[in-house]
Amino acid sequence: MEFLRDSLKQIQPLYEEKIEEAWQRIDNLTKPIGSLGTLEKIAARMAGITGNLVNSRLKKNIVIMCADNGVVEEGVSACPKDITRIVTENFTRGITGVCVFADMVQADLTVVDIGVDAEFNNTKIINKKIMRGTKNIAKGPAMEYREAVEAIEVGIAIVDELVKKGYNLLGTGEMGIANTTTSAAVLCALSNLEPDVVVGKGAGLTEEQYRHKIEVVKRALDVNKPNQNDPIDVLAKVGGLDIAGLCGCFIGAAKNRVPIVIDGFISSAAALCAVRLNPKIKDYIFPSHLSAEPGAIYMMKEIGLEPMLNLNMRLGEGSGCPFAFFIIEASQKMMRDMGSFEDANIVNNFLIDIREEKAI
Ligand SMILES: O=C(O)c1ccc[n+]([C@@H]2O[C@H](COP(=O)([O-])O)[C@@H](O)[C@H]2O)c1
Ligand SMILES: Cc1cc2nc[nH]c2cc1C
Repeated sequence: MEFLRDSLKQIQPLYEEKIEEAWQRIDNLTKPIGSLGTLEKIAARMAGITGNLVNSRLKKNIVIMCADNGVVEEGVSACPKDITRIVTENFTRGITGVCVFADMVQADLTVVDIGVDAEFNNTKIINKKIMRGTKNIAKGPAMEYREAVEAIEVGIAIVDELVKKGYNLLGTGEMGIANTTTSAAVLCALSNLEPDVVVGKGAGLTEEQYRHKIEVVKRALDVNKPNQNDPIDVLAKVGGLDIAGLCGCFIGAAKNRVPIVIDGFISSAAALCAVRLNPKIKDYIFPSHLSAEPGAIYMMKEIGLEPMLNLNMRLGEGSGCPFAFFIIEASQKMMRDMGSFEDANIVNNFLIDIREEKAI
């Protein structure tokens, strides 16, 4: 608990003066004011996070937290539980969705077993197992409060290590059958939203199975009565080890002043928990895409951020992060390589007028 508490305390606000400096540069580039839209906002925030107007060598890593979720026994997933173990192993073979997209942008992967109900004999999987899967949230708490703290601390420590190795742009991914159920429960617990609004079909369900999943989330909330004002209590009662571990990654990234990307519904549940633990963390987070899971939009609203893309993806694994990495790198290329008005020797009235308009 000490490590978590200290980490939360160390988080600082963004460098406001660097954001202002970045906007001066952005508004002086050879383009109409605001014409590079979201890229400009990303560039300004990157300056506020890192203290550099240009970050040209971004070393990228996606942390994938893998864990089983006891609620799978309620029949809330179309996939058998074994898929967690199989896909976790496949991350190390380069053949899953996230592997192939990460390769496109030279991002590395960190595969963490934080609670898979299996033993791995694979040096590429980091063993941080807290237990072999959580308990069934429809019957009682997923885990003890101290286990949730431990899982969060695993995430912080993993990020601390990655930062020491020079990684300065992080992504978040997960693998855990039934974790769209726990994520929906976490969202309901931390908001005033009802399960029938935020529960989706996850990896795929029939209408009947979907209605049953809504009932399971309602029961989980009813049985556990998570404390809306205590995100750790929420994680322990209706969350999972995967979500808790990722929550730690967001805390670790903010503590180390490193930008961190959200993938889908599950990693946004983790981000929401982190932001509730310390609202300053929000400024260090970039959501990549809007997951097709219906609760994803509510998750974004609760966090208060807008995703960059909508690709109707709902794979998880961190598979959306490489696309955001590309866009973040584009924002840095803009800062580094675009000419300013002075460089471009553009002195015609039209562009000068546009610049003056902004000042009005
Ligand atoms: O991140 C998302 O938006 C997302 C949406 C639907 C499914 N998933 C992935 O599918 C698994 C969870 O689906 P389910 O139906 O078993 O809850 C889990 O391993 C996630 O990585 C992920
Ligand atoms: C193959 C497969 C890969 C996944 N990755 C995340 N969830 C998944 C579910 C399945 C079934």
